[in-house]
Amino acid sequence: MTIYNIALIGFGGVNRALAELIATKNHLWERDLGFRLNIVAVSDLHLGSVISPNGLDAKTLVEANFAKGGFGQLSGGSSEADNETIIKTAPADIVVEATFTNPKDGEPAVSHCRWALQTGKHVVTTNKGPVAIAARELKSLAGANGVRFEYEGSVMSGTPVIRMAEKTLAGAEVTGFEGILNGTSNFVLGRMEGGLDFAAAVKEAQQLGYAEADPTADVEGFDVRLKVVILANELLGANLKPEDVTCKGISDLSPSDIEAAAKANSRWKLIGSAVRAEDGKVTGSVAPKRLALEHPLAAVNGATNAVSLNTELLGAVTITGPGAGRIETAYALLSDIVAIHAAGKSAVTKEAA
Ligand SMILES: NC(=O)c1ccc[n+]([C@@H]2O[C@H](COP(=O)([O-])OP(=O)(O)OC[C@H]3O[C@@H](n4cnc5c(N)ncnc54)[C@H](O)[C@@H]3O)[C@@H](O)[C@H]2O)c1
Ligand SMILES: N[C@@H](CCO)C(=O)O
Repeated sequence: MTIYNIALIGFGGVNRALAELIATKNHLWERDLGFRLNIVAVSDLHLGSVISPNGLDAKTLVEANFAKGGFGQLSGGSSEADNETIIKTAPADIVVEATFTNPKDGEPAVSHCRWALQTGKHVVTTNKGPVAIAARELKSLAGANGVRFEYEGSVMSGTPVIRMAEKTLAGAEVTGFEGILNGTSNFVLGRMEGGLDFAAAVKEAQQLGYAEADPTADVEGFDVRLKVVILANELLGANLKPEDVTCKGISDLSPSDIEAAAKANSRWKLIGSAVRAEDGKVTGSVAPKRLALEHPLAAVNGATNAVSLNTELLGAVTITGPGAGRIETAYALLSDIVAIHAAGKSAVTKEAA
């Protein structure tokens, strides 16, 4: 049985949910997946940082109601978030990056990932910044250091779109995609259809843990733009940057726009899409679209996401599932660790053969 020591960078909704899963499910993972997880360090902007080589009790971490700088009270703790020291020196096999997504340059998360990979630690992340902005560099750094950079939760939370497209649809030749890729804006549009005003709907999405720290990223389309870049670069072989993707959000949609759509048997949805042209050029866009009720994406409600992948050999293949949520996104981190574990096992098998 394998024990993976993990360092959590950011201890907000998602990493706290991962700690919750560790507290309740480690024994099942040990039995069913062949490993258990041991938290050896945590660093959070608000709470400070702590290293404990023998491991921190996940249940205590989740249940203790730490105040600002509260990790300073723990043995091996400090009231400051010293991410660089934690990432470089904690005895971790895997660094779990779940700090705020910075849609402009991906920092400081890009540096967090770099420090981890450079010091021979795997990285799993739900943070869209480093993946959209620096995936090529980080994947090559991971390869050079014999570790992995995994980021399933950066698109569609725990719903396995990236791995599904790359592994299960290998050879089907994806030529484009369109989808609902932001849980918050989809939730907000649905609540507005029910008569709630925009600001109140955004507040609900924040309370439910769907929204970004700054929900402007959700409602202005910037979050979807990062996801379009990630999927286009990953599945269509593009090399897009966020500024290459045209972007318009939902904040200009008024209650009368929503009402007019309903009267015409249609609904507004924020659609992210990309397509590869015959000459190989990939273009991407984010924009609200009025979809007829019969459109497959029109029935996708709440924080659910869906993406239709257009493939040469199968036609459209649509994947739908949770697009946001704390536990749902923590599951994505687990799925990344399962992938790391499986790759480690196949490396060992190859060596033995
Ligand atoms: N919540 C979701 O549904 C969801 C889904 C997919 C992806 N994500 C992404 O996962 C990441 C985490 O999401 P969340 O919901 O946990 O966010 P959150 O705002 O609840 O938590 C982020 C935590 O990171 C900490 N933090 C911020 N900057 C830091 C820094 N420089 N150093 C150390 N700590 C720092 C904050 O103090 C906070 O506790 C974000 O990048 C988000 O975009 C979230
Ligand atoms: N804020 C994002 C989280 C998932 O990336 C959303 O609402 O979709």
